[in-house]
This record gives sequence, structure tokens and C-alpha cells, in this order.
Amino acid sequence: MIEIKNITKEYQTKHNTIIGVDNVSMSIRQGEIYGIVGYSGAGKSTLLRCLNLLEQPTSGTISIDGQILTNLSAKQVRKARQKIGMIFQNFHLVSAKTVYENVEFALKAANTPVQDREKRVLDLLNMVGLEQHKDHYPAQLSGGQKQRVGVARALANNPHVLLCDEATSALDPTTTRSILKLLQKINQELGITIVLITHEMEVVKEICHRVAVMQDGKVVEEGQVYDIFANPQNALTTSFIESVLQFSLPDKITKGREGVIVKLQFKGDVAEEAIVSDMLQSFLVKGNILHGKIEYIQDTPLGIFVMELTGEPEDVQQAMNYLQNRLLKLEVLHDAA
Ligand SMILES: Nc1ncnc2c1ncn2[C@@H]1O[C@H](COP(=O)(O)OP(=O)(O)OP(=O)(O)O)[C@@H](O)[C@H]1O
Repeated sequence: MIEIKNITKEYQTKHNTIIGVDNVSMSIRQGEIYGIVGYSGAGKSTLLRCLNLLEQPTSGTISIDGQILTNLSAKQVRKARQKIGMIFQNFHLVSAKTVYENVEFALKAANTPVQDREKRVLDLLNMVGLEQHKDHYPAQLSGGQKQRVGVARALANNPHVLLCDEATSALDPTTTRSILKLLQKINQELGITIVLITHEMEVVKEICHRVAVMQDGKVVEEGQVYDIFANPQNALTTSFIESVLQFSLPDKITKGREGVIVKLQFKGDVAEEAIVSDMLQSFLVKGNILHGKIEYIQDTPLGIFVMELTGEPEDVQQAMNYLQNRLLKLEVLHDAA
């Protein structure tokens, strides 16, 4: 369990004080994949760097598995850091070392006995699918392969926590998916807690259990990924969600319509078709479906569709009340003309 309490990080420049992280608190549970999303400058990297004490917070405390990191001596910090692996956007591999040597380097740094190293490196390379490439140099690898070396190196000393700093931002969509699958496998099979920062909500949707949205150094929204996608509260979160769901209707579809246009959202286990057909049978309204899609978030479907409801205003209102009580969400996009 990672407990972040009232962390603030300020940077003093010649003329002023810049606040990188502003009084952030969060609890990250053992074994979860926790995403921190925000645009550039939101404070994500600063917060992540505070987690392994690459940055010393100005105030606040961080504890991992009950050990308060912010109180440790330099020697204790070095030891604690071995239990916190990290991977980076630009991989940070040593170009003059082979794949094997890059991973072995982490073991040497932790004083792992020589006789234990070879098996450990080969096991790690096997886990990330790179055993065939052990004698290659970073320049001979693709971006995805380089990140796999980064993952193997980060796991070398059996960390309890893996921090991922925009780990897929330099990769194409297919490679991104394969690295995210690898992180998911590590989380599931080894039980390692993963904290990842990203500016892409798609990454959060793919693998995170919970997410915090950051803006101007603060957390503006936090919750289970499904709940955040189904019902974002903050304007920034909504814009992140929209970038993934891409649910915009062309003007020409809504223009000139007489009825009320509603957007309906339903959770996977709701038999939405039955609800909509019951509604059409129970009220004197006509329904015309304009658009629909189902997204899978954490393997749970989130259905969204847009309908035009026509009829007498009071009948339409009653039909909408009926739907509102049975579906996840109903939003009026356009009132009747
Ligand atoms: N060493 C530093 N000195 C001064 N200001 C800094 C320093 N590091 C970060 N900042 C400032 O702190 C704020 C948060 O930066 P941070 O890099 O944590 O944001 P971010 O969300 O990770 O964005 P990015 O993805 O661009 O790195 C920004 O205003 C940034 O300019």
C-alpha cells in the first residue's frame, strides 16, 4: 500500500516559486494498477519522482508498506529504492551494453552474488520475451523491445512497486498495446503494484483499475476507471473521456429534427433493448436511434446511444423519466424544435 499524504513540491527559481505538486493525497492499494493522467505541466512526473525520492517533497509524507520514505537517511533511501522499479518514456538503456548486460547491471548495483545473476537475467528476459535478443545492443532493437528490456531491468530486484513514466508515449499503438499487456501480466502474475503516469486516457482505459486526474499540481478527480468513464464530474476529465469515446454526432444528423435528442448510457448488465422497447410500448412516443456504440472498460461494457424521441411533450417527458430511472445516465442533447 502506498500512502501519499499532503504532498507539496515547490521549486524556487530566481524570481518566484513554482508549485509542481500542490497538496496531493492518495492511497494506492497493494496489487492495483493506478493511473495518473493529466496534460503536460500537471505535476505527474514530479509526483512520480517524489514516490521514489528522486525528488524530495517540500512537505507531506509518503509511505510504502508502512515505511515512511520521507524520513529515511540517504543510505536507507538507496535500499528502499531497490523495491521500487521504474520504467521511462525514453527507456534509459546503456547503449554500450547488451540486453543481457543492461539487466545484469541492476543486479550488480544491488550486490547480487555473481552465481545468482545469470539465471535471474535469463528468467527476466524470458518473461519479457527477449531471450533471443540477449546479445543485441539497444540500437539493434525496436522501441517495444527496448521498453521490454527496461521492464526486465526494473523487475530485476523483485520490486513491490513499478513506476511507469509515460512508458508507452514513444511507441506506436500496436506496440503500446503489447507493452500494456506485459504490464498487466506482471501485475497479475507477480502481484506488483503499478503506478503509471500518462497523458493518454486510452492507456488508463486499457489497464488501470483506478485513476487520478491531475491539473495544476492538484488531483481534480479520482475513482474507479469504469465509474470515471461512465460519469465524469470534472470538465477536464470529461474532455479526456471524450477523446477516447469519440462520441460526437455530425451536425447534419441532429439538425432540423423535431423531437428531443437524448444520449442514453447503460452498463453492460442492463438489458437496454428491453428497456427501450418497454418504454416505446408504454408511452405515446416514437423512438429513432441515431447512433450507438459499446466500449469495454475493465472488461465491462459501457453502452452509449443517441435517440430522437417524438410525441407530445408530456409523453416524451414521462418516457425520459422512465428511462432515467432504469439506465445509468440520460442526457438531453437537443430539446424539441
Ligand atoms: N526542476 C524544476 N524546476 C522548476 N520547475 C519545475 C521543475 N520540474 C518541474 N517543474 C514545474 O512543475 C510543474 C509540473 O511539472 P511536471 O513535469 O511534473 O508535469 P507533468 O504533468 O509531468 O508534465 P510533462 O508530461 O510535460 O512532464 C510544471 O509547471 C513544471 O514547469
